[in-house]
Amino acid sequence: MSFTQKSSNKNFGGELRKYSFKSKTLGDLETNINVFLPSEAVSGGKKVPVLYYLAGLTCTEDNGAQKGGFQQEAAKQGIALVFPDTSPRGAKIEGEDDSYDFGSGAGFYINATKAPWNKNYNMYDFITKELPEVLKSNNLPLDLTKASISGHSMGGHGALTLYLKNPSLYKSASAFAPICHPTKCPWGEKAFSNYLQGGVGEGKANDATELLLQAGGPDKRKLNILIDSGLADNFYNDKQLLPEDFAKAAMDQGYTDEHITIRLQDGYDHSYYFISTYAPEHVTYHAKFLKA
Ligand SMILES: N[C@@H](CCC(=O)N[C@@H](CS)C(=O)NCC(=O)O)C(=O)O
Repeated sequence: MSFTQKSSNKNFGGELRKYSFKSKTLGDLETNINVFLPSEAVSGGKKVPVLYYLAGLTCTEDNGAQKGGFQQEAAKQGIALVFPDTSPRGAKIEGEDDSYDFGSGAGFYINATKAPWNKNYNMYDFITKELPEVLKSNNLPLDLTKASISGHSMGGHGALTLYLKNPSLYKSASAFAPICHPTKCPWGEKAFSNYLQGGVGEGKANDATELLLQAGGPDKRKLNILIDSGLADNFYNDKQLLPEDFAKAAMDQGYTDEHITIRLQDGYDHSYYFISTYAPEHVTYHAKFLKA
Protein backbone atom coordinates (compact mmCIF):
# COMPACT_ATOMS: atom_id res chain seq x y z
CA MET A 1 0.00 0.00 0.00
CA SER A 2 1.52 3.32 -0.96
CA PHE A 3 1.63 6.41 1.19
CA THR A 4 0.49 9.91 0.49
CA GLN A 5 2.68 12.47 2.20
CA LYS A 6 0.45 15.19 3.63
CA SER A 7 3.01 17.43 5.31
CA SER A 8 6.59 17.81 6.42
CA ASN A 9 8.02 20.08 9.11
CA LYS A 10 11.67 20.53 9.94
CA ASN A 11 12.11 19.47 13.58
CA PHE A 12 15.35 19.28 15.62
CA GLY A 13 17.37 19.08 12.42
CA GLY A 14 15.25 16.20 11.13
CA GLU A 15 11.70 16.07 9.75
CA LEU A 16 8.26 15.33 11.14
CA ARG A 17 6.24 13.93 8.26
CA LYS A 18 2.55 13.07 8.13
CA TYR A 19 1.52 10.24 5.84
CA SER A 20 -1.85 8.75 5.06
CA PHE A 21 -2.78 5.43 3.49
CA LYS A 22 -5.72 3.07 3.11
CA SER A 23 -5.38 0.25 5.64
CA LYS A 24 -6.51 -3.26 4.68
CA THR A 25 -6.39 -4.36 8.32
CA LEU A 26 -8.71 -1.54 9.34
CA GLY A 27 -11.28 -2.49 6.69
CA ASP A 28 -9.92 -0.27 3.89
CA LEU A 29 -10.24 2.93 5.90
CA GLU A 30 -7.83 5.82 5.51
CA THR A 31 -5.41 6.19 8.43
CA ASN A 32 -2.78 8.80 9.32
CA ILE A 33 0.65 8.37 10.87
CA ASN A 34 3.35 10.82 11.90
CA VAL A 35 6.96 9.80 11.34
CA PHE A 36 9.91 11.68 12.80
CA LEU A 37 13.16 11.11 10.93
CA PRO A 38 16.45 12.34 12.46
CA SER A 39 18.75 14.34 10.19
CA GLU A 40 21.00 11.40 9.21
CA ALA A 41 17.95 9.57 7.86
CA VAL A 42 16.65 12.63 5.98
CA SER A 43 19.81 13.82 4.24
CA GLY A 44 22.08 10.79 4.27
CA GLY A 45 19.30 8.22 3.79
CA LYS A 46 20.87 6.22 6.63
CA LYS A 47 18.58 3.48 7.95
CA VAL A 48 17.87 4.25 11.61
CA PRO A 49 16.19 2.27 14.43
CA VAL A 50 12.52 2.91 15.20
CA LEU A 51 10.55 3.72 18.35
CA TYR A 52 6.76 3.36 18.05
CA TYR A 53 4.61 5.54 20.34
CA LEU A 54 1.02 4.47 21.01
CA ALA A 55 -1.25 7.22 22.35
CA GLY A 56 -4.14 6.98 24.78
CA LEU A 57 -7.91 7.40 24.79
CA THR A 58 -9.30 10.29 22.69
CA CYS A 59 -5.93 10.81 20.99
CA THR A 60 -4.81 10.76 17.37
CA GLU A 61 -1.40 10.45 15.73
CA ASP A 62 -0.82 14.09 16.67
CA ASN A 63 -0.87 14.14 20.48
CA GLY A 64 2.47 12.40 21.00
CA ALA A 65 4.15 14.18 18.09
CA GLN A 66 2.97 17.64 19.16
CA LYS A 67 3.12 17.42 22.96
CA GLY A 68 5.13 14.33 23.92
CA GLY A 69 8.57 15.91 23.76
CA PHE A 70 10.25 12.86 22.21
CA GLN A 71 11.90 14.40 19.16
CA GLN A 72 14.87 16.28 20.65
CA GLU A 73 16.32 13.17 22.27
CA ALA A 74 15.40 10.98 19.26
CA ALA A 75 17.33 13.42 17.02
CA LYS A 76 20.31 13.24 19.37
CA GLN A 77 20.22 9.42 19.48
CA GLY A 78 19.57 9.01 15.73
CA ILE A 79 16.27 7.19 16.23
CA ALA A 80 13.07 7.51 14.19
CA LEU A 81 9.66 7.84 15.87
CA VAL A 82 6.41 6.45 14.49
CA PHE A 83 3.12 7.80 15.87
CA PRO A 84 0.04 5.90 14.63
CA ASP A 85 -3.62 6.79 15.28
CA THR A 86 -5.46 5.10 18.17
CA SER A 87 -8.35 3.50 16.23
CA PRO A 88 -9.90 3.21 12.80
CA ARG A 89 -11.80 6.35 11.77
CA GLY A 90 -15.17 6.54 10.08
CA ALA A 91 -16.17 2.89 10.21
CA LYS A 92 -19.78 4.08 10.55
CA ILE A 93 -20.64 1.55 13.25
CA GLU A 94 -23.59 2.49 15.43
CA GLY A 95 -22.34 3.79 18.79
CA GLU A 96 -18.78 4.28 17.52
CA ASP A 97 -18.65 7.95 18.54
CA ASP A 98 -20.84 7.80 21.63
CA SER A 99 -18.20 7.60 24.36
CA TYR A 100 -14.60 8.70 24.85
CA ASP A 101 -13.42 5.28 26.08
CA PHE A 102 -14.84 2.99 23.39
CA GLY A 103 -14.95 3.09 19.57
CA SER A 104 -13.27 6.03 17.81
CA GLY A 105 -10.07 7.01 19.61
CA ALA A 106 -10.23 3.87 21.74
CA GLY A 107 -9.10 0.88 19.66
CA PHE A 108 -7.21 -0.64 22.63
CA TYR A 109 -4.56 -2.16 20.31
CA ILE A 110 -6.45 -5.45 20.09
CA ASN A 111 -8.20 -7.34 17.27
CA ALA A 112 -11.95 -7.26 17.86
CA THR A 113 -13.59 -10.66 17.58
CA LYS A 114 -17.18 -9.50 17.98
CA ALA A 115 -19.34 -8.19 15.11
CA PRO A 116 -19.68 -5.49 13.92
CA TRP A 117 -16.37 -4.29 15.40
CA ASN A 118 -14.23 -7.10 13.95
CA LYS A 119 -14.37 -5.70 10.41
CA ASN A 120 -12.40 -2.55 11.27
CA TYR A 121 -11.17 -2.61 14.87
CA ASN A 122 -7.97 -4.61 14.35
CA MET A 123 -5.36 -2.30 15.84
CA TYR A 124 -3.20 -5.20 17.06
CA ASP A 125 -2.61 -6.51 13.53
CA PHE A 126 -2.34 -2.96 12.24
CA ILE A 127 0.54 -2.04 14.58
CA THR A 128 2.40 -5.36 14.59
CA LYS A 129 1.99 -6.38 10.92
CA GLU A 130 0.57 -3.88 8.44
CA LEU A 131 2.32 -0.75 9.71
CA PRO A 132 5.88 -2.20 9.52
CA GLU A 133 5.08 -3.67 6.08
CA VAL A 134 3.84 -0.33 4.81
CA LEU A 135 6.88 1.51 6.22
CA LYS A 136 9.12 -1.03 4.49
CA SER A 137 7.38 -1.06 1.14
CA ASN A 138 7.50 2.73 0.97
CA ASN A 139 11.28 2.65 1.41
CA LEU A 140 11.56 4.88 4.44
CA PRO A 141 15.12 5.01 5.80
CA LEU A 142 14.24 2.77 8.75
CA ASP A 143 15.94 -0.33 10.10
CA LEU A 144 12.77 -2.17 11.10
CA THR A 145 14.74 -5.06 12.58
CA LYS A 146 15.63 -2.63 15.37
CA ALA A 147 12.33 -1.51 16.88
CA SER A 148 11.06 -0.69 20.37
CA ILE A 149 7.66 0.42 21.59
CA SER A 150 6.29 2.97 24.04
CA GLY A 151 2.87 4.36 24.87
CA HIS A 152 0.60 6.26 27.24
CA SER A 153 -2.38 4.97 29.24
CA MET A 154 -4.37 2.83 26.74
CA GLY A 155 -1.24 3.10 24.57
CA GLY A 156 0.89 2.00 27.52
CA HIS A 157 -1.29 -1.11 27.72
CA GLY A 158 -0.70 -1.48 23.98
CA ALA A 159 3.07 -1.11 24.29
CA LEU A 160 3.38 -3.62 27.14
CA THR A 161 1.08 -6.24 25.61
CA LEU A 162 2.51 -6.01 22.09
CA TYR A 163 6.01 -6.34 23.54
CA LEU A 164 5.11 -9.27 25.80
CA LYS A 165 3.31 -11.06 22.94
CA ASN A 166 6.00 -10.46 20.30
CA PRO A 167 9.49 -11.19 21.67
CA SER A 168 11.05 -10.98 18.23
CA LEU A 169 9.47 -7.69 17.12
CA TYR A 170 10.58 -5.26 19.81
CA LYS A 171 13.84 -4.87 21.76
CA SER A 172 12.27 -2.98 24.68
CA ALA A 173 9.02 -1.45 25.92
CA SER A 174 8.20 1.58 28.01
CA ALA A 175 5.00 3.15 29.21
CA PHE A 176 3.63 6.31 30.77
CA ALA A 177 0.71 5.71 33.15
CA PRO A 178 -0.20 2.44 31.44
CA ILE A 179 -3.42 0.52 32.00
CA CYS A 180 -1.59 -2.43 33.55
CA HIS A 181 -4.40 -4.85 34.37
CA PRO A 182 -7.28 -4.13 31.97
CA THR A 183 -9.33 -7.22 32.88
CA LYS A 184 -9.61 -5.72 36.39
CA CYS A 185 -10.45 -2.08 35.66
CA PRO A 186 -13.52 -0.30 34.25
CA TRP A 187 -11.83 0.89 31.00
CA GLY A 188 -10.60 -2.60 30.12
CA GLU A 189 -13.79 -4.35 31.16
CA LYS A 190 -15.82 -2.05 28.92
CA ALA A 191 -13.49 -2.46 25.94
CA PHE A 192 -13.05 -6.23 26.20
CA SER A 193 -16.71 -7.00 26.83
CA ASN A 194 -17.74 -4.98 23.76
CA TYR A 195 -14.92 -5.82 21.31
CA LEU A 196 -14.44 -9.50 22.19
CA GLN A 197 -16.85 -12.38 21.68
CA GLY A 198 -15.47 -14.06 24.80
CA GLY A 199 -15.64 -10.81 26.77
CA VAL A 200 -13.30 -10.03 29.66
CA GLY A 201 -12.15 -13.68 29.85
CA GLU A 202 -10.87 -13.50 26.26
CA GLY A 203 -9.26 -10.17 27.21
CA LYS A 204 -6.73 -11.96 29.42
CA ALA A 205 -4.72 -12.67 26.28
CA ASN A 206 -4.35 -8.90 25.91
CA ASP A 207 -3.63 -8.00 29.52
CA ALA A 208 -0.09 -7.01 30.51
CA THR A 209 -0.33 -8.36 34.06
CA GLU A 210 -1.77 -11.70 32.90
CA LEU A 211 0.87 -11.97 30.15
CA LEU A 212 3.65 -11.19 32.60
CA LEU A 213 2.40 -13.96 34.89
CA GLN A 214 2.99 -16.34 31.97
CA ALA A 215 6.43 -15.00 31.03
CA GLY A 216 8.23 -17.61 33.11
CA GLY A 217 10.78 -15.37 34.82
CA PRO A 218 14.15 -13.96 33.72
CA ASP A 219 15.69 -17.37 32.99
CA LYS A 220 13.03 -18.03 30.35
CA ARG A 221 12.65 -14.52 28.97
CA LYS A 222 14.79 -11.44 29.52
CA LEU A 223 12.60 -8.34 29.62
CA ASN A 224 13.47 -4.69 29.10
CA ILE A 225 10.58 -2.63 30.50
CA LEU A 226 10.44 0.89 31.94
CA ILE A 227 7.23 2.31 33.42
CA ASP A 228 6.53 5.77 34.85
CA SER A 229 3.21 6.57 36.51
CA GLY A 230 2.17 9.71 38.42
CA LEU A 231 0.90 9.57 41.98
CA ALA A 232 -1.38 12.59 41.37
CA ASP A 233 -2.97 10.93 38.33
CA ASN A 234 -6.76 10.81 38.83
CA PHE A 235 -6.97 7.60 36.80
CA TYR A 236 -4.33 5.99 39.03
CA ASN A 237 -6.35 7.01 42.08
CA ASP A 238 -9.55 5.67 40.43
CA LYS A 239 -7.84 2.25 40.02
CA GLN A 240 -7.88 2.33 36.20
CA LEU A 241 -4.09 1.82 35.91
CA LEU A 242 -3.12 -0.69 38.64
CA PRO A 243 0.70 -0.55 38.28
CA GLU A 244 0.80 -2.30 41.67
CA ASP A 245 -0.67 -5.43 40.06
CA PHE A 246 2.01 -5.41 37.36
CA ALA A 247 4.71 -4.85 40.00
CA LYS A 248 3.43 -7.82 42.03
CA ALA A 249 3.35 -10.06 38.93
CA ALA A 250 6.94 -9.00 38.17
CA MET A 251 8.03 -9.89 41.68
CA ASP A 252 6.15 -13.22 41.60
CA GLN A 253 7.95 -14.11 38.37
CA GLY A 254 11.35 -13.21 39.82
CA TYR A 255 11.95 -10.11 37.70
CA THR A 256 14.07 -7.45 39.37
CA ASP A 257 14.70 -3.77 38.60
CA GLU A 258 17.28 -4.86 36.08
CA HIS A 259 14.49 -6.17 33.81
CA ILE A 260 11.40 -4.19 34.83
CA THR A 261 11.66 -0.72 36.34
CA ILE A 262 8.44 0.79 37.70
CA ARG A 263 8.67 4.36 39.00
CA LEU A 264 5.81 6.09 40.79
CA GLN A 265 6.41 9.81 40.35
CA ASP A 266 5.30 12.15 43.11
CA GLY A 267 2.89 14.94 42.10
CA TYR A 268 2.57 14.06 38.42
CA ASP A 269 -0.83 13.66 36.74
CA HIS A 270 -2.02 11.89 33.58
CA SER A 271 -1.28 14.72 31.17
CA TYR A 272 1.30 15.41 28.50
CA TYR A 273 3.09 17.67 31.04
CA PHE A 274 3.95 14.41 32.80
CA ILE A 275 4.80 12.55 29.59
CA SER A 276 7.06 15.29 28.24
CA THR A 277 8.93 15.40 31.57
CA TYR A 278 10.05 11.77 31.22
CA ALA A 279 9.93 11.29 27.42
CA PRO A 280 13.66 12.06 26.89
CA GLU A 281 14.62 9.46 29.52
CA HIS A 282 12.42 6.88 27.80
CA VAL A 283 14.08 7.56 24.44
CA THR A 284 17.51 7.21 26.06
CA TYR A 285 16.37 3.95 27.68
CA HIS A 286 15.29 2.48 24.33
CA ALA A 287 18.45 3.74 22.58
CA LYS A 288 20.50 1.43 24.78
CA PHE A 289 18.78 -1.62 23.28
CA LEU A 290 18.20 -0.27 19.78
CA LYS A 291 21.85 0.61 19.32
CA ALA A 292 23.35 -2.37 21.19
N1 LIG B 1 -11.82 12.82 28.22
C1 LIG B 1 -11.52 11.91 29.30
C2 LIG B 1 -10.05 11.84 29.54
C3 LIG B 1 -9.30 11.31 28.37
C4 LIG B 1 -7.82 11.42 28.60
O1 LIG B 1 -7.33 11.87 29.65
N2 LIG B 1 -7.09 10.98 27.63
C5 LIG B 1 -5.66 10.96 27.76
C6 LIG B 1 -5.19 9.57 27.41
S1 LIG B 1 -5.97 8.38 28.47
C7 LIG B 1 -5.03 11.95 26.81
O2 LIG B 1 -3.86 11.80 26.46
N3 LIG B 1 -5.78 12.94 26.34
C8 LIG B 1 -5.34 13.85 25.31
C9 LIG B 1 -4.37 14.91 25.70
O3 LIG B 1 -4.14 15.16 26.90
O4 LIG B 1 -3.77 15.50 24.78
C10 LIG B 1 -12.17 12.36 30.58
O5 LIG B 1 -12.71 13.45 30.57
O6 LIG B 1 -12.12 11.62 31.57
